Amino acid sequence: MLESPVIEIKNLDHFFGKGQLKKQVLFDINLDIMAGEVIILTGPSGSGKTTLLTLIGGLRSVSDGSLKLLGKELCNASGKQLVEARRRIGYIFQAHNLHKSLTAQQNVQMGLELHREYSVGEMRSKSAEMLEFVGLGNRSNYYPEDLSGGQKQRVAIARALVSHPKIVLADEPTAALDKKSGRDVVNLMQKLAKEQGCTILMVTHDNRILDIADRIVHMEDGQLSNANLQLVTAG
Ligand SMILES: Nc1ncnc2c1ncn2[C@@H]1O[C@H](COP(=O)(O)OP(=O)(O)OP(=O)(O)O)[C@@H](O)[C@H]1O
Repeated sequence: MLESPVIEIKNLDHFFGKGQLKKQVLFDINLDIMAGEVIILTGPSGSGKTTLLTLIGGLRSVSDGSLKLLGKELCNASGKQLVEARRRIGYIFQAHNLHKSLTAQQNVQMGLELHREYSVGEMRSKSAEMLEFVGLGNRSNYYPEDLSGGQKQRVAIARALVSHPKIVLADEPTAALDKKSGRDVVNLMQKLAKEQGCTILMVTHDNRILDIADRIVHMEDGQLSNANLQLVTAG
């Protein structure tokens, strides 16, 4: 039996603004992403990559076309349905958005607080375990300002993955990192994706990390180019 895609996009358009100022930024996007795939989304600045990522992430409303996330339609979804969708996704952003007043472990724990099924004790042990997994077990009580850029990004990864989401969306996760830290961070993301069977969709301008992708999708002027059909061998 064929698996159905975890992300299924058909004829998706997106517009910003209203009336005279209305401007189309995404044009007829069609894309299927399967479970466990690591996809890199590239393209020039302003081509629409972040807009597409935020639509997939339920951070922006979809109004034209179809976008199904784990089988659920997001086009014209209610606020409640979007919140529900967000619970199933881990987000990693360039600026890592860690809370300065919380320790590394407390930051990771934030990734579980939307999931009401866990007790405080369980949240603590799961976040400690995930920090250990990203190699920061000995930094759990450090505050972000006492961690390096790469360490902060690893805390952000631990936070995104602690709830074992089926989908992880990452926007320029290596932009603020030097070559070695950037490489460590993407290797870690790839390893966790394969071990946890989650799908990763990553926007990046960083050509040094393209090799971790199972597939590279290119966007230009709000359109996906045909090159996205080509499979790239990881390695
Ligand atoms: N909130 C907004 N309101 C109006 N226009 C927007 C908004 N956000 C983005 N845009 C426009 O939509 C287009 C696509 O922007 P987007 O941020 O998705 O591009 P990008 O490919 O992610 O760029 P970059 O690589 O520079 O981050 C651009 O023309 C941008 O100016």
